[in-house]
Amino acid sequence: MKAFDATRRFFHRAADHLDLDMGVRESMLMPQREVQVQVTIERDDGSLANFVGFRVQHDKSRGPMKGGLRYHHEVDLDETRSLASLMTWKTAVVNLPYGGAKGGIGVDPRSLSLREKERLTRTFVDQIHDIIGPDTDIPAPDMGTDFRVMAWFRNQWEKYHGFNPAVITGKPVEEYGAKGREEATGRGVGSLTVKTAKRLGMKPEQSRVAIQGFGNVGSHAAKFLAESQFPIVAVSDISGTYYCEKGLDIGSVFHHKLEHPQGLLEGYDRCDVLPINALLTLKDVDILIPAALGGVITEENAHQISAKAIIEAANGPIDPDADVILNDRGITILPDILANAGGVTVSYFEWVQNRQHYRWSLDRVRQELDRTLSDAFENVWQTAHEREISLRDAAFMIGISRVRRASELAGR
Ligand SMILES: NC(=O)C1=CN([C@@H]2O[C@H](COP(=O)(O)OP(=O)(O)OC[C@H]3O[C@@H](n4cnc5c(N)ncnc54)[C@H](OP(=O)(O)O)[C@@H]3O)[C@@H](O)[C@H]2O)C=CC1
Ligand SMILES: O=C(O)CCC(=O)C(=O)O
Repeated sequence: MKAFDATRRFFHRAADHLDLDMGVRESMLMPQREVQVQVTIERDDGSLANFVGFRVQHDKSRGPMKGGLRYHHEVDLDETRSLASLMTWKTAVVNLPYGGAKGGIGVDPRSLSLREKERLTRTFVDQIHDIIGPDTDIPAPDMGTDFRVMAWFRNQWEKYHGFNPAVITGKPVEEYGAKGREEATGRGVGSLTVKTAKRLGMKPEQSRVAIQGFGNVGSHAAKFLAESQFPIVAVSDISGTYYCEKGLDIGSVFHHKLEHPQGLLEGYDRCDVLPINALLTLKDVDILIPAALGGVITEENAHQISAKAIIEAANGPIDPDADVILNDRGITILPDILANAGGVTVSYFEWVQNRQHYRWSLDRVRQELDRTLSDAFENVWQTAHEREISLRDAAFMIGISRVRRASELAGR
């Protein structure tokens, strides 16, 4: 199923509960603006390479549009549209004063040298800088991008518009970035996993966790959960699944990844190595955390999942048909628009600090992150239980209602 069709189906399910008029639904789903640009760079050997870049600005009813930049070979307009709309409901669920956007380039970042990646980023900014700004649309990191890409982006944008670090978040801490942004998405996933497990009566030491993807989000979620006494029995990246029945030593997995030139887990030998897709259907797992790509849990594998809870660290990892199967099987799903909202929450804190020319301590960032996510979690959990609906439907209902209310108050 196409990514935006999946997001549309989740939207309509919640809109049915809200009894929303079809015309209103279509206007809420339709993006404000979609931009597609050619990104041509000179490679280090002097040849030219051509890529396609996108920025989809979905909704600005609640404030400037906000969302990450993805560098991945599967990036296309449909996926970017889906991710932009998820950002609208996500910022609304956690009640940040933002709308939603997303962007990216269809490129395998591992095929580029550091300098080529910099040229790619700067050329992309040359093409889209006039629709980006601290009061209009504020990018951030996502798959395949990091603080370096954010620093190049800001530097190139400022050549056109002058000093304004609030134009992008997820910057290096020394360059107006917020302490705690790098860990924020994974930390948020970890703390919401702890809350979900508690509600389900699961004890940390007896709740075995598997995490798909060991990038920014997966690795920080693993660290938080290991420190909270959850055994992490499996992690994976594109090189395979790394499994240890007694629980992996996450410190040594981290160390291996840092030491490896491409940041891969390949070669980590203190556990069993299984095929890449084995992770999702491992039999002795209580909590499954997809933290890589979208659309990985489908009708085909949903019946084989043995976890009692799935925490959606990735955006859109479960397609709507699989979602129905998993709900029928009584598996609790913490939806992406809540589960991975820690990243955009700390991005908001970074933007606020930039605008005030003030710096928060790491303790303050963590405390405010925890408070923001706890409030959103309580709201979603309570709504789901009062209305006897899934956590996903509850989260979408809250997000959609807030966006709709903002439009109504503005007289739109
Ligand atoms: N970064 C952020 O702040 C936020 C990210 N997210 C979402 O979290 C997810 C992960 O993003 P992020 O951690 O930033 O991305 P990264 O690029 O840092 O890491 C992605 C990880 O996924 C792995 N991966 C890719 N394909 C597969 C696969 N088929 N099976 C197993 N692992 C795979 C990668 O492996 P390898 O390294 O080997 O390529 C890597 O370990 C995305 O869905 C993103 O949209 C959501 C909110 C905020
Ligand atoms: O930090 C941000 O602004 C957005 C992060 C993001 O892209 C996401 O939450 O999916």
